[in-house]
Amino acid sequence: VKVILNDKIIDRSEAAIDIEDRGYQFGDGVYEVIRVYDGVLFTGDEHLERFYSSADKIKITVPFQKEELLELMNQLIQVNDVHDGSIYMQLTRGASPRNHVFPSADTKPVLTAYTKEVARPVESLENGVAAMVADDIRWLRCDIKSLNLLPNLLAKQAATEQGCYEAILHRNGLVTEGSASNAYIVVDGKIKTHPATNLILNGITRQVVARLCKENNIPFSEEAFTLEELRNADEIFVTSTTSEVMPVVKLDEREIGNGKPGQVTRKLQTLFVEEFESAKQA
Ligand SMILES: Cc1ncc(COP(=O)(O)O)c(CN[C@@H]2CONC2=O)c1O
Repeated sequence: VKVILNDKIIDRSEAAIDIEDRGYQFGDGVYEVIRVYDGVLFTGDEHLERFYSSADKIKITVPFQKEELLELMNQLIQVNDVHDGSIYMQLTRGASPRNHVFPSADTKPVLTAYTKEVARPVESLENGVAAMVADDIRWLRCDIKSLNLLPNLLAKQAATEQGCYEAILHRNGLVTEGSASNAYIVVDGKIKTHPATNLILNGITRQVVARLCKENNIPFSEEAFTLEELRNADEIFVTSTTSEVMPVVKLDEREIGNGKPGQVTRKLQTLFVEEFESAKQA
């Protein structure tokens, strides 16, 4: 299996990272997870756009043009013969003697990427999943897709220990997002989700869903909702690159709606599949 290390595609076994790489020591870096359907990157441009934006926000200059990165990723997908899967890509500020202060300007950021074959979570998409609520204890720049994922891991671990698929986070009584997903409620056919502020990651899947709602006249408002509204919603769903449009049918052990995926969520699932099917043809 091959991986990307900087501008090279090499064997996974040859990939070596310095023990003073700032990504390793400080989480000083940014990342993206991009879906591959039928060997084709889905929303690759949008993910790359956010990758550059995240790097820019923490003052790392990406030492590649977008076209170069797209080319490298497509080569990696090809050489690893990825069918339905994902590509993980990250960029750190590079290796330098440990110091909180940024390294010298000639320190090269370190890019790594690797692919994996990941089947679509069809059973969960069909039946829906359970979620729990948890405090959003993260910092105030959740809009940056950084490597600092400790609070996300702790929430996801707690959810898993409760037999849940996701932890839906809240801050000051308002639902922000999932530990690794965006979160939505449906009430009387209308969708609500937290606005794309510094308190959430503006998910690419969230942006696709917003566009699909607009194109199909499904009421979609970027409006924060309370825990109360979450608990009493007709439908709840979460979205992410790897979860797609994931129905949440149980919240903290209580059934949502009739305990089955709701019709708005179902409609969005259908539209989302049509979207990536047609993107494959493009
Ligand atoms: C905190 C958080 N919010 C929202 C999302 C959804 O964003 P996308 O729609 O762009 O995927 C993610 C994705 N997390 C990635 C997706 O899969 N695994 C991850 O770590 C995330 O980590």
